[in-house]
Amino acid sequence: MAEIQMALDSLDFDATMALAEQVAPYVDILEIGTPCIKYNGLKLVKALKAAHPDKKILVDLKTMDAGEYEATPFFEAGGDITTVLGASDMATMKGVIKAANANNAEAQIDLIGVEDKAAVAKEAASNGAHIIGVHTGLDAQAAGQTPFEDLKTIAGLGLNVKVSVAGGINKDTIQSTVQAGADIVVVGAAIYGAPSPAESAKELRALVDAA
Ligand SMILES: O=C([C@H](O)CO)[C@H](O)[C@H](O)COP(=O)(O)O
Repeated sequence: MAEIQMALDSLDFDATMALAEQVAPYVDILEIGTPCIKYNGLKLVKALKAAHPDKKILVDLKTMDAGEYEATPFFEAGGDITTVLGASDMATMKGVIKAANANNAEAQIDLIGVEDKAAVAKEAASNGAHIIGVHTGLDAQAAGQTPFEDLKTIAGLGLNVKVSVAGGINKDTIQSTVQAGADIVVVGAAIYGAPSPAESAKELRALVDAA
């Protein structure tokens, strides 16, 4: 069964906590988005984990250097997954993987902006990465890009890792994304931009469970 990850991309601490409360019944993973974690830091990780101990917390650090050093405090604060850029040195990715393993947690390699995504995914997987993230970022989405071709490539490799997909996924694309091999579907704007985020999350849950 695929997991749903809700991307919390507001900068506001209280709004983030309130949105998490609304969507939590319908999602598996609460993601603290990159702008949000830079703005709010460890305090938000601790608060979100305390409020939702039954949910996985993904901290979207997009680490680029000093992997073990940067990721460790976020795992210790309650993060279950942190992200590290596939564009970083393999030593950086290995550092995050090491920190994750030391904390019974997971490291996600984010392929955003990576030229040879298959090569990085294969090398990261062989070095113990837990999750490979296919990701069309907000700026690339604004330029018309989607993650679906990259998903085919990465899912087709048959690596022994979970595949996560992010980039404008909504109710029209979530089922085909799961059917194409996503283990984790990330949804941000389609939930937080909806008139009722809870209703949107509920609808997406039903679509994923029926896929
Ligand atoms: O990771 C994200 C982005 O890079 C900002 O941190 C988004 O949370 C991710 O793309 C999911 O959001 P949507 O694309 O709006 O579904």
